[in-house]
Amino acid sequence: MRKPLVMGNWKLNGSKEMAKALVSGLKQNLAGVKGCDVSIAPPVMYLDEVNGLLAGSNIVLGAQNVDTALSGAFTGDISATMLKEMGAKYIIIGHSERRTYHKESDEFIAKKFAVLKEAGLTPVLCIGETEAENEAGQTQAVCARQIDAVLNTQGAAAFNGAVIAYEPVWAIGTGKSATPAQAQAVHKFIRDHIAKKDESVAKQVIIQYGGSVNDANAAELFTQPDIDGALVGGASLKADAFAVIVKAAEKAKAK
Ligand SMILES: O=C[C@H](O)COP(=O)(O)O
Repeated sequence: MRKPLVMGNWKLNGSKEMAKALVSGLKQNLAGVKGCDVSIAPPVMYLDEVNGLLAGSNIVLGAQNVDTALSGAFTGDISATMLKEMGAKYIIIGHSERRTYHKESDEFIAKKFAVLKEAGLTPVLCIGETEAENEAGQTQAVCARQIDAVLNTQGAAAFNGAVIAYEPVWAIGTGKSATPAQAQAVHKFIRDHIAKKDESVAKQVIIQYGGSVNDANAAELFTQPDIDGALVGGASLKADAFAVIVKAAEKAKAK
């Protein structure tokens, strides 16, 4: 039985004041939640601040990116050990916004995955096809290629305790979520793909859906057997909406 994980990715949004208000709202709304793991990933500038604000809550700190190096002459980068020291656990890598705007390759992202595992942190590996790839029928091939970058270099065991976030690029920030059936089909494909290497690893890996998840569509998405939670962008900036999503995951997966 997999425990769902709902994670908020604040992206490049926020301020000290906003973080304080949002975390306070989340703590109030999510105090009793036990059946769903919850994490929020603020911009790296606010990690320390938010870590302090989260004290005593059931919400775990996450981060949006990491570099492959642990130290050295890499201006502007942040290491896995630094994130760990700040209290972050779930680290998003391979987000389509980094693949697109920063030209991050599958191989580079796989290195980040390895660095996080080595540091004892949890990679949240984002994968997913663009609209053009979707229309060309390449969804499965793209997802397989993005997973294989890790599978073929680190083995299936690397996915023990790791998280995959399936985020069709065409659904991110567009208000056009994949339908529950569409998402389920890809999630099943991802799990089956890993199962070809190791069935027990595939069974335990958390596969989140991301892309325009909100308080109105979350519950139906979570009815699907291979959707183990969500990676939420826009709706994670509103305490009420995010709490509805978390509670929907808790309820759906308690069944
Ligand atoms: O990391 C989160 C995803 O990119 C989804 O963003 P969104 O919920 O704003 O569509």
